[in-house]
Amino acid sequence: MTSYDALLLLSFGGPEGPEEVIPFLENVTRGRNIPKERLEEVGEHYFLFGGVSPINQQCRDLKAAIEADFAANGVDLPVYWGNRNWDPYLADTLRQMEEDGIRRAAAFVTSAYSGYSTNDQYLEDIARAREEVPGAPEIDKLPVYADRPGFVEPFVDATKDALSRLPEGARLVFTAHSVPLSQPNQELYAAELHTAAQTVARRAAPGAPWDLVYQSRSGPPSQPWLDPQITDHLEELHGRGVRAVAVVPIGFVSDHMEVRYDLDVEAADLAAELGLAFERAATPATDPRFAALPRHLLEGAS
Ligand SMILES: CC1=C(CCC(=O)O)c2cc3nc(cc4[nH]c(cc5[nH]c(cc1n2)c(C)c5CCC(=O)O)c(CCC(=O)O)c4C)C(CCC(=O)O)=C3C
Ligand SMILES: [Fe+2]
Repeated sequence: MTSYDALLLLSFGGPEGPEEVIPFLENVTRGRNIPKERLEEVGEHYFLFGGVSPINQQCRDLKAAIEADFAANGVDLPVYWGNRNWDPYLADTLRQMEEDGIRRAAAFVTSAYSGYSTNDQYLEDIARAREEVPGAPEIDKLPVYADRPGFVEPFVDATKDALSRLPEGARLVFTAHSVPLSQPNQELYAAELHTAAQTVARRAAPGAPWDLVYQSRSGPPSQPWLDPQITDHLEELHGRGVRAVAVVPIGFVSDHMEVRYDLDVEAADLAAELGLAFERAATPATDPRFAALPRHLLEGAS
């Protein structure tokens, strides 16, 4: 079926204990001009959850779901997992793959979109890690997948489900991680987000009004980032008489910290203060349709 001899699950990484939080944040923000106050604030989000980001366990679960999908469909490829910012670091994973005799692998990244943070930076991570590891396998990143049924369909169901928990006439609010306007390819990222949100909205609630907003902005206030931020937007909707929102984290594939804190704590608390009914739609996580995506993308790869 393919000329690859392994699949590499490539993700962001996160701390799994209080002592790992600061070193993790230093890894993420090295050379990126993030104010110290913002870092301290984000550190508190992690400490609120015992210093444990949910993202690594979500990757273990996704890896197991992909392995189950491969096994059920006769795909005989081992699955490896490596991260950009935390253990298991990508270079260590490549070292293991080299030892296991892997020569060429396809990478499935836990981000669906084009854009610098979501695609290009992962390509840089792959190139850098390969330079560190003599004899490292060749790695081809699989295509971005925000328009594929395996990504879209779980969001359609999750959006319907969130709406079913709200009064009639709730507004759909799609949200994604903000990035600086100066970032390469941010227009492409925003355009793909718009298309994905529109597809999900049309299928989950035909004719219903919807918005695409951003969250988790971290640069200095002087630097323009993709806007509006979800918190400002909820206030604005409330001011316009909206009384219920279904928030759909279309920019993410699992309920990691940006979802668990920035949406489930920060945005949900604000909505409660405003008296705005708030439901957050689930992310694809280990939905079998999402776990089948690497196999479907491999079928289209050489
Ligand atoms: C587009 C995008 C995604 C979505 C695509 C994808 O999923 O890859 C994403 C995901 C994530 N971002 C994450 C965590 C962080 N991102 C930060 C900082 C930044 N993110 C940015 C963008 C994105 N980030 C940017 C432009 C910055 C500024 C610094 C820089 O230019 O790089 C910081 C620094 C502190 C702060 O937030 O200020 C942290 C801690 C976690 C892990 C969560 C967990 O632990 O569960 C995940 C999945
Ligand atoms: Fe981030």
